[in-house]
Amino acid sequence: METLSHTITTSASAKPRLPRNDNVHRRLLRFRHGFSSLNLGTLRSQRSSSGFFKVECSQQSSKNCIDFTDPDWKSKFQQDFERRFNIPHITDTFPDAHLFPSTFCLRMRTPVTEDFAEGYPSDEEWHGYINNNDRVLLKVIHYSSPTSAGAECIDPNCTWVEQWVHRAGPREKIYFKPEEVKAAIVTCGGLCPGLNDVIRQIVITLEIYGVKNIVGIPFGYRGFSDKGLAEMPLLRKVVQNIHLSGGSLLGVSRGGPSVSDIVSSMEERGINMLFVLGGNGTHAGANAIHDECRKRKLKVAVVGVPKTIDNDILLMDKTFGFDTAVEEAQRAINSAYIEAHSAYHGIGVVKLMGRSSGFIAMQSSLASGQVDICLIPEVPFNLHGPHGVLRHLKYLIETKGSAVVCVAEGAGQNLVEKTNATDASGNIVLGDIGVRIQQETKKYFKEIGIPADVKYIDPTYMIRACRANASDGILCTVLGQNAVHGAFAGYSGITVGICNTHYVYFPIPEVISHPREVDPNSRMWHRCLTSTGQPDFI
Ligand SMILES: Nc1ncnc2c1ncn2[C@@H]1O[C@H](COP(=O)(O)OP(=O)(O)O)[C@@H](O)[C@H]1O
Ligand SMILES: O=P(O)(O)OC[C@H]1O[C@](O)(COP(=O)(O)O)[C@@H](O)[C@@H]1O
Ligand SMILES: [Mg+2]
Repeated sequence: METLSHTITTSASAKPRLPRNDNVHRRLLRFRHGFSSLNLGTLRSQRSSSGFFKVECSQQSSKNCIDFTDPDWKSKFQQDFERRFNIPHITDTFPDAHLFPSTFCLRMRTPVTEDFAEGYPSDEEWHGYINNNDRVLLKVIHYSSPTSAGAECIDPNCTWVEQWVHRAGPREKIYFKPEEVKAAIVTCGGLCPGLNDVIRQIVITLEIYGVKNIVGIPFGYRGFSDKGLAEMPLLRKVVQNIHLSGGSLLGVSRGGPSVSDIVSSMEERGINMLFVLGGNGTHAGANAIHDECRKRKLKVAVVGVPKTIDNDILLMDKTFGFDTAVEEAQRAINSAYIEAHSAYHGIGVVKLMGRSSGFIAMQSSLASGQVDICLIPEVPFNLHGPHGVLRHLKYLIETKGSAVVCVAEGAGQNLVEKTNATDASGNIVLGDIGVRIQQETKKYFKEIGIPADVKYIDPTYMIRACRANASDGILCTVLGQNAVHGAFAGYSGITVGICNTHYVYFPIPEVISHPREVDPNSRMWHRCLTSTGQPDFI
């Protein structure tokens, strides 16, 4: 196999202390050298005899390999980046597709009751459209050194490389006639605050374009195949107040039919715009649906809106529902704190969601200011031993009289029994680290003869089921509107996101190549450690 290789000139003097499984190894690399996650998946490292990390990059197995000895590597990287972040368009398959002046017109106030026999009102003089060539900068910090905290670098010298992504919003020309559109909305995976806000905004915006045929697919992808589940007609008046409660008007599910069956069902129903609200799995499905539509030469726009309470989608500032989840999680932490603080030698343990990413645990620990120990999947820890969590709890009880532990559900999976079970979507069913910590803490304090009153709180489903807060409400509104603008503009296989406070379109594969994780070398994790005052637990 052909390989490109170079040696990173930063000395790796300390021996890695962590087990060398792939994930940990990747984290270790990032920790040492601050490489951007963009390239991590493509680098393989070995400790060379010279004591330096030698990084190799396989041309066959990877699309991102860069030979930094090539004087043109930067422009080649940028060209490759532009290609990767190009957003698929209907004209890729239908070069002669007709385009029309946009019917998205804010002068038009009563689209549903209008008869458009005379044509749609348009507003071509209006300077409210986005030019297709508008771009947003993906990374905004110029790190001058790879050793700068949280540095995300492309090359060993951390050269500044501009990376531009596509700006979201309404276009002046559209590729669908509203009267020929049948739009469908589907919500998949687990619940997340804000699903109803996004559904509502998609319907409202579609109506402003003049679409009259809008349906909801019940209970996720399953609704495409289950004959007993009828599609739900959606109108502004149906969705007007749905954002006032949590959950999803349409229902959610995991698992479901094959992509081919979903597309056949879409063909039968005449759906030519599909809005898919979901996380990594749902987006993998959406992208496969987009590919299948292209294969079958169907003029269909498939647009995703990332929904994940775990905030584990790449490249975005955050996903909707995450802020709300943090706010709710804070309440649980506060209860744990009150319980612990009011008990003699009280220890509160709170388990929060986060299958492979500890964002909720980290942010709510930061927000509450009441957490002494925050444990996340990205940072390995020991429970026992001189540097373990339990020894630190003893210290906290002796010095403070109480302690609060916040643990993400995916943390410390090496410390719990594996079941090998998966859910209907193929996600691994995790062992309960919260219960494990509770049990081990009780046992430990009993053994050392110090009384401890351990209270365990698992608020996970309460956090997921609540309605979006104000900031998530706004995010959902903008994402929902931009999803519709993207579909009318003829894009498909894309998803919407917020990037450095601006709204953008991404090609789906780029945001789901792996789950986004907390970078243990990021300023945010360092801030969390500063706030909790916890040591390393290894
Ligand atoms: N790789 C995949 N290809 C196609 N569909 C997928 C894929 N992974 C998951 N799905 C489907 O996406 C839906 C949601 O996936 P799941 O992992 O449960 O939630 P989330 O989208 O929130 O990650 C399920 O119906 C599942 O069958
Ligand atoms: O009990 P369920 O529905 O499987 O949900 C649990 C999962 O939901 C999540 O909150 C989010 O997962 P999804 O993004 O796949 O919906 C995970 O953190 C958690 O493991
Ligand atoms: Mg998922």
